[in-house]
Amino acid sequence: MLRADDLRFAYPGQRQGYDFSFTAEPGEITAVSGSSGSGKSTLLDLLAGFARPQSGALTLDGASLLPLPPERRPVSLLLQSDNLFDHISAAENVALGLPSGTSRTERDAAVARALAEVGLEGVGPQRASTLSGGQKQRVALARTLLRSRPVLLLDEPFSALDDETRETVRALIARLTAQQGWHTVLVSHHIDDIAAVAQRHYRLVDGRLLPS
Ligand SMILES: Nc1ncnc2c1ncn2[C@@H]1O[C@H](COP(=O)(O)OP(=O)(O)OP(=O)(O)O)[C@@H](O)[C@H]1O
Repeated sequence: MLRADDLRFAYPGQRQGYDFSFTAEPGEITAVSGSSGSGKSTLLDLLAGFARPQSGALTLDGASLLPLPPERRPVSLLLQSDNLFDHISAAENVALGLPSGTSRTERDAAVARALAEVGLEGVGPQRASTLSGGQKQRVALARTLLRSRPVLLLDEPFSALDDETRETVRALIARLTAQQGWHTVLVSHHIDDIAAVAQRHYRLVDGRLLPS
């Protein structure tokens, strides 16, 4: 279980800071909604280690994540867009999820498997800049699969997608979360997306997470 207990944070000069407490179970999507400026991205920054809380606890299966710098946290982050390096191929982007010592044969097989898992067989050689928005999100998810980190943070991951693609990517995230046992935290202000995929929903109001 991913768990935050009174994780407190305030930007310099900010009058009312944040005090976050929540739990996220493995294999489930935990959604956080809130109005613009309510602090959703700040919450993700704290979970990913880009921001340091002033006090409180953040644990995964009982082990504290707070001492870990961002690159050592068991966390992957998927943003609304710009998740890929545009000048290299889809396959090369996916391969970035593998440890650096991986042999070429192993790498090619793992990348092909991951691309097949997200429904993008054959797309590997294409330059990332030529892919559609939905394909880019799926390539980023294929890379996440190879990184196999238990916490997946999603910051408005569907916002740049049309309705049909949105449903495809939503369903894919739901399936992979259940299959991989990820603790997926979905930040969104689209109630439709939350209703479609989330098992748990918190509203971020006045710096706190309220179960919904
Ligand atoms: N580095 C910073 N320094 C000071 N204040 C900041 C900083 N980053 C964000 N803020 C402020 O903190 C508040 C929360 O910002 P945050 O980006 O977390 O909100 P959000 O809910 O993600 O908003 P949106 O839905 O518009 O992306 C806002 O008032 C914002 O102006």
